[in-house]
Amino acid sequence: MAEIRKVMVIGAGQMGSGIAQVAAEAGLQVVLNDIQDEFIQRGLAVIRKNLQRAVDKGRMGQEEMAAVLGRIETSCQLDAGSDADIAIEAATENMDIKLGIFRKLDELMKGDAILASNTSSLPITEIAAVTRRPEQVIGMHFMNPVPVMKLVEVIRGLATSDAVYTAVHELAEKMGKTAVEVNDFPGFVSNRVLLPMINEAIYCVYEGVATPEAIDEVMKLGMNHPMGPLTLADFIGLDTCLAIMEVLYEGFRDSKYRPCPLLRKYVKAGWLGKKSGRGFYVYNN
Ligand SMILES: NC(=O)c1ccc[n+]([C@@H]2O[C@H](COP(=O)([O-])OP(=O)(O)OC[C@H]3O[C@@H](n4cnc5c(N)ncnc54)[C@H](O)[C@@H]3O)[C@@H](O)[C@H]2O)c1
Repeated sequence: MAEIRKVMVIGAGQMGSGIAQVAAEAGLQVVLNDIQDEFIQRGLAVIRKNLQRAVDKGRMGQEEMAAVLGRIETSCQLDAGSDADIAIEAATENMDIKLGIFRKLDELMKGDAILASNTSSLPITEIAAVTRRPEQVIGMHFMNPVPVMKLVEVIRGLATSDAVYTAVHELAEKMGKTAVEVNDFPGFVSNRVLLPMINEAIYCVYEGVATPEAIDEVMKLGMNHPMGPLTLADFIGLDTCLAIMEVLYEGFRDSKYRPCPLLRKYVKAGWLGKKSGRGFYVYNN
């Protein structure tokens, strides 16, 4: 496969802006896309802030910061990146939105371009099936915050070719990450292991086994976790946690993945964690 030099990132939110930043820092040309310029500008502001922090700490020169920013082009039109070697989609976690984007990318992008999704839980094989190039579709699951977290889960869809897997593995390493190969099953590895633990911690609150503070303390001090599961759930967003548990429950039809009723109740109440100011803990955002 030809070397990847140009990347189109679709979605300039939390994840997309981070992906655009690390790609540009790795020397790649980037086209950052979103549906409105306002969202792109918000993503760019986060990138500028992160880079400025690196400059202030002496980890990056001012000139290098300008060069990194200079490699990021922006557009609300997907065809601005039609000559890119890979598209990394990081739009809202909604199957209809993603299928629409992949259909368009398949039309617009050059024939040998790779189409990757940063989805946390949606099936790569199903996304690949709406394109005429399923062997060039792959999952590239970055962790949040992208500039900090080392892991990229690289998810092979049923049809993903070895050459495409290798190219994406190498790209992740070039972006300073460690790539881990995973097959396409609900929740991949990260969320299949993490979310049932979080859900079980919520059951412990629900059944009155212990308070959220006590549960987090047990997991931090006893298991050496840097953050307790309920604090982590609040950071991820309880709506996102519920959505991923639903994907696991639907995907495996195994009762061990049933979402805790208390999780459903909190989401219905609008207690979504840190972003809404209240979850298992109260935040003054
Ligand atoms: N937040 C996390 O911790 C995390 C971690 C790993 C993976 N992910 C995945 O990354 C993806 C993005 O999540 P996020 O947290 O950055 O969400 P976000 O809400 O911060 O950003 C999503 C962006 O996508 C844009 N968007 C929506 N439809 C679009 C379209 N048709 N074309 C272009 N842009 C569009 C939105 O305007 C928004 O700016 C999701 O698939 C999510 O599951 C999230």
